[in-house]
Amino acid sequence: MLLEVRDINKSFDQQPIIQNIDLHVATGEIVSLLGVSGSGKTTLFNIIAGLSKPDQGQVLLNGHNNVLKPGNVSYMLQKDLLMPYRTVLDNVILPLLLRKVPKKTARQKALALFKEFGIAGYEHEYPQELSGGMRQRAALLRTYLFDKPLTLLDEPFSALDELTKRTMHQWYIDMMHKLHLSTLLITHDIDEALVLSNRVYVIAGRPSQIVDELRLNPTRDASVAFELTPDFLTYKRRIITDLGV
Ligand SMILES: Nc1ncnc2c1ncn2[C@@H]1O[C@H](COP(=O)(O)OP(=O)(O)OP(=O)(O)O)[C@@H](O)[C@H]1O
Repeated sequence: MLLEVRDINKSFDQQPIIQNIDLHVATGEIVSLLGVSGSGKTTLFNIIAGLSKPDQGQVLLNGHNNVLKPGNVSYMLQKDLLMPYRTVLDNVILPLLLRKVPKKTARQKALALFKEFGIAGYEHEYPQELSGGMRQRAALLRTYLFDKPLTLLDEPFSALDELTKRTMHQWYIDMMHKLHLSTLLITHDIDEALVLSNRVYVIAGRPSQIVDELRLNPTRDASVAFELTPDFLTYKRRIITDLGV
């Protein structure tokens, strides 16, 4: 198993935030963790990324303990955090520079991927000159260049308008297949979780626990927009009931 999260508990100021969290991600899967704002998703994200210590429980990456071991997953935070004073190219090569790859080699490696990520022609622009969708693509390219077996995404598309978001979803699914990515996605967007995922964990309650796990039909007809099918509505109704919203 690529990622196994076992019985994670975390409190802040003696206030339990997440409790008995168990989840897993297999190689090649895209799995969503879905919950309302404040349910502890980012808290769990930081623990999985090795940035924060749980009070209890284990995080295993390919069977190895990852508690307080940052640098073993590729991750992208809610905000794209592109630096305004660096060009897009110089933003995306940061993970390579952190690994001490020489700048010229890093630039060559990144340049070869701009087309694939749909941002060819924007290499020497500054982030503020890009649309929201383009910025996210650049941020995802930077995340990809961390080159780790698991990608963690914290609400990567939440700032985008509906139409751009739809395009980005389809694009991300295609990229997942092309680049053989494995992804854990954190989101509060039910439609997004359903459209993108192989499985969805629903997190709810106080403290938050996993209250449901949905396995979405892997053989669904790709020529029909999933969000327009009766199956989609059935899943959505189930999640709304789980969340009590
Ligand atoms: N360092 C901290 N110290 C104290 N409380 C914290 C800390 N980090 C998070 N919390 C609290 O833990 C709870 C969960 O926060 P978290 O950011 O993990 O939720 P979330 O589901 O990611 O929310 P959002 O979708 O709004 O980002 C919140 O009540 C938050 O105030």
